[in-house]
Amino acid sequence: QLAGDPTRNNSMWLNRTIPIRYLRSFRRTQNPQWMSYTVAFYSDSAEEKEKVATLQETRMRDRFTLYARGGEGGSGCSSARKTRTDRYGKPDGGNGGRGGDVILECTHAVWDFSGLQPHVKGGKAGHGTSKNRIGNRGEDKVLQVPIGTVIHLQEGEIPSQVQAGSPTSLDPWDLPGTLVDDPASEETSDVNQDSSVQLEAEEVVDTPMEDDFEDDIDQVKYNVAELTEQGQRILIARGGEGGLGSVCATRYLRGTKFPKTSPLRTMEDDEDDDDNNGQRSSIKCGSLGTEAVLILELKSIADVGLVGMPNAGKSTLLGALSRAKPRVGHYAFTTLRPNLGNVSYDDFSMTVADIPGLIKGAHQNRGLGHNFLRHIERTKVLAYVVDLASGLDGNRGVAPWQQLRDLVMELEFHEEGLSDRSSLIVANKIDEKGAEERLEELERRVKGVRIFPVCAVLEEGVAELKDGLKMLVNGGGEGSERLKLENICVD
Ligand SMILES: Nc1nc2c(ncn2[C@@H]2O[C@H](COP(=O)(O)OP(=O)(O)OP(=O)(O)O)[C@@H](O)[C@H]2O)c(=O)[nH]1
Repeated sequence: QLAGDPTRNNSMWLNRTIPIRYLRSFRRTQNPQWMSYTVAFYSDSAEEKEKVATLQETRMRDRFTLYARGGEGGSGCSSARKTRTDRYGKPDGGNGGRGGDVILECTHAVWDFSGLQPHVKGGKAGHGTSKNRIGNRGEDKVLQVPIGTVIHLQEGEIPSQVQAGSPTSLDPWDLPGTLVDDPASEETSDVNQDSSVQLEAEEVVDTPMEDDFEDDIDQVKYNVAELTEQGQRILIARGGEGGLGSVCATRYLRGTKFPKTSPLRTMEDDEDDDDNNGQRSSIKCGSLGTEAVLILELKSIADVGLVGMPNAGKSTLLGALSRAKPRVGHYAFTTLRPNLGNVSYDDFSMTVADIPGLIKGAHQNRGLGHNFLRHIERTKVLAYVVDLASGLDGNRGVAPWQQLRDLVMELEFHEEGLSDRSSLIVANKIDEKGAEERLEELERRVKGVRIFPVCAVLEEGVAELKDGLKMLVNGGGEGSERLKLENICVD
């Protein structure tokens, strides 16, 4: 990589110690490009470090591909308990344990998917042992995902909801070390096991056909499940069943045939016995866990979404409305991930999401692109934050009405109808020179929604804004307060 394209992978070398031998070889090349690059490695100015740290710290993983596989089931044990009077002995091999599951758990404790590993496998189960002891159950892998996680299925089974279980509610089959003294009393569980084996056999036949079918249509199943509440759990890959130990295998294979010594035994019974030997070894092995490839997507759940151009003051406003402390900066794109804040009233509270700045052309992947807009798909109310001082007296940017038009268009480009929800306008930076006149003009040019003049830094007008938001979140002004393109006059 050092000898490769110097414009690539440079950030990974910043703040790293580079072995001196590499530097010597650089110098030997006498190539001015490499030499200058060497200097860049050692530029450890505070500003440079800060910039890198900020970007790394705030990068959000809100889309993630996860390969999950249940743990393998343990093998059953073939053993026989011999006594002085019984030289052949009675079978006493226990079943293998069940493999561990892979489970997704929804929690407030994580923001995004950056803590996840792309490949996750449930724990392998223990093998059965003599004295009819069942192998240990494989360890479940519980992955924490943020609230608002949507699951798309690329391959495998649709996830199923799981209850937070206690060890006492486990199936006796799963309990390690269970010793069945009287095999006859286990008749019922034996029947269950038989049916599970049959299911496995069916799966083996069915799976390739299903896969072929999936390949043919090459489809991702969208929105197969959602995790929206704290503690909600979903099983995404099931651990494999344990193999049968000699106790159960013998009973499973024992048909209605006559014993070897019986005069009524036929040739077919002998052939069946040969088949049984092959079957015995296959049912002894634990089965593999199920596999699934999922695409996880985060859609934050908030009552209000703050949308606006970069530098409009969204993060400052979120800080003024709630106790959230988002990063605020005088440069565009300070916010690189949606921030959530909780706005409290005496009798009510609501969540507000600060969506990273949108720019005109975001749908063509300009700026931060459109990715973050999915975080407002579930918001009830939109608060358009505009900078009144933008474009005034040589300030950079465009007029507030033009900002609004661009914002609505970008929302619609992302998803048709996304802007069609209760809305209000926050006219921020009212303290700036010339902002009052701008506000009057804004009120003349934009109709249909209420405009709240605010100075977010001084928290002026924030109380009125809070009341306005509360009313919309509670369903007030439904149907009328929507920002529509035809109600914005830009000429
Ligand atoms: N004069 C004035 N400046 C403000 C006001 N609100 C925010 N600012 C300033 O505007 C700049 C941008 O504020 P942010 O809150 O980071 O803006 P943002 O919309 O979150 O910006 P992005 O992260 O780029 O999306 C900062 O320098 C703030 O101090 C205000 O009411 N009046």
